[in-house]
Amino acid sequence: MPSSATVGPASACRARVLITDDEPDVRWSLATLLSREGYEPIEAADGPTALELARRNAPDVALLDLNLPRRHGLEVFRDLLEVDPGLPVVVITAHGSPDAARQVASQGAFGYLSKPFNNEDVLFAVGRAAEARRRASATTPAWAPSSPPPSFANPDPIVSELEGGSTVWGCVSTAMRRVADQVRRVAPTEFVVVVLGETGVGKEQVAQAIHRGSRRCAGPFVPVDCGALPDHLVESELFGHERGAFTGADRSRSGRFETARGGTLFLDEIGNLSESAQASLLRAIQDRCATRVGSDTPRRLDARIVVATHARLDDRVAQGRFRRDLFHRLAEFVITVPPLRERPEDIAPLARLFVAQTARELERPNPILTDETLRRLHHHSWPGNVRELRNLMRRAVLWADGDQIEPDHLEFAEASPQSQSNVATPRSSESDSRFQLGNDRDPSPSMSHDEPTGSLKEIVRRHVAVVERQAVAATLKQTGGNLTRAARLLGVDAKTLRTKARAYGLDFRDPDRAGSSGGLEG
Ligand SMILES: Nc1ncnc2c1ncn2[C@@H]1O[C@H](COP(=O)(O)OP(=O)(O)OP(=O)(O)O)[C@@H](O)[C@H]1O
Repeated sequence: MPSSATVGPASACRARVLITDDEPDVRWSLATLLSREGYEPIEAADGPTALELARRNAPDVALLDLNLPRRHGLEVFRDLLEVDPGLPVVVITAHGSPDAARQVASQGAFGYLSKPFNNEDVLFAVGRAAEARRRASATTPAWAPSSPPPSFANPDPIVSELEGGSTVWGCVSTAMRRVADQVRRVAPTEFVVVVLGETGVGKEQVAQAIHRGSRRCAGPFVPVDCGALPDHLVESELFGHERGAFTGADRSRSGRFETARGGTLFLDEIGNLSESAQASLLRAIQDRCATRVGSDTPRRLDARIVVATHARLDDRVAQGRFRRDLFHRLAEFVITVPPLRERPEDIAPLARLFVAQTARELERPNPILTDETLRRLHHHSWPGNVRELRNLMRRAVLWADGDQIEPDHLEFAEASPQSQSNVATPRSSESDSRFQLGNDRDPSPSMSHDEPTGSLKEIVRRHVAVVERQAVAATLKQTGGNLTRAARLLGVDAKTLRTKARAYGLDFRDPDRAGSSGGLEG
């Protein structure tokens, strides 16, 4: 067997290895071994997490255990290849299961390891996979604008199953086709892109599509929530700091710009940056280099920049709240994602997409949406846009026991004027008090002080908020404040939980994103 020295990562660029195994000890020992050998391990305990990480981090190699909770390893294997058809996947099979090994080999796995395996086996398999990946990316021609980036037009196989492949992210509207065209046009360039749109319309999704369609697609996609960054931490978060640069800086740390080297830096909620942060960002973009806080040595920056905001940046410029020069520097190309209420033809296909995804995740048959349910969906005004629709459909699947989603399964987090007056269903107190995490941008409708108090509905909503706060607080306590793990335990996305935790004034740590302080800033 060759030694690890002959098969380890060949270049200075560390190969990223996604390790998916539900046993923490196995993950830990694989991650320790691989990082010692110069790889960058990323860990997932189950299939959905693995897919999320594969989308976000573009790993070079995947190590995948077949015995997984929530979703069988074989299905996760196919899903991973949907996300990245070129990803070499080394499957871990149980001792004495040659059938499983044959099956994955016939379906395109790069190789397999049978338990028990030793360190040499692992390093040999991962080394060969990383080398194959490196060679493939060196010979793959850059994506040409005339051919659509495959992962953009059809990011999830469900889209084509549901809609005959004729959708863009599950959408059929002309407006979203235009957005897709803009993405195709701009993705292969180095233009800075500004993505505008209301909260929850899919701005980050657009930014990810730009990344996947770019020549930098093998590099990292690094999102930074500028809205969550306390002013005094912005520079260190973006550009890094040296040890001792300020109180509490007990070690040097690279910034998000450095993390995004070779990939895309996605600056979300850019409209919220303070004046001094705007000045630093402008300098960094103009000079293409930046200096860590506490250092004198400028470092070259090599990240494509995509920014997003739900605010009217031009208004902020007019009001003197956003630098005009930065605005013009950023706005090389602007994409506006329209709100869901302006593209009602997308409601039904998106609803079906989310239902199918959730049913698959819960390993249930795919329920259909009744005509009355679709009518209700069309009467809603969607203040939380696609995120609100997604959350609504996820809850509906959870509560639908049969093969249909009925209007009674729809628990709108926020009533629109139409749905209040025309179609809102009076709900029983029993169903209203179910624990749920609602629209993540409207974390606690019951915390609004404008509402008349005393109605049964209001009493129930307040009750739900109290129960919800307790559940979020207890789960964060259980995870030692780790937001990502708490979100996983609660079965919601981290963004939803972040907003909830902030609204409820709960402290948390957010290892996935910048601005990892608690939510007390509001
Ligand atoms: N066309 C779409 N197809 C499938 N899912 C979508 C689509 N658009 C948005 N989503 C989903 O809706 C949610 C919100 O999307 P995203 O985070 O991209 O919105 P955003 O505009 O960046 O929100 P915010 O302004 O709050 O940051 C995500 O779960 C995303 O996957």
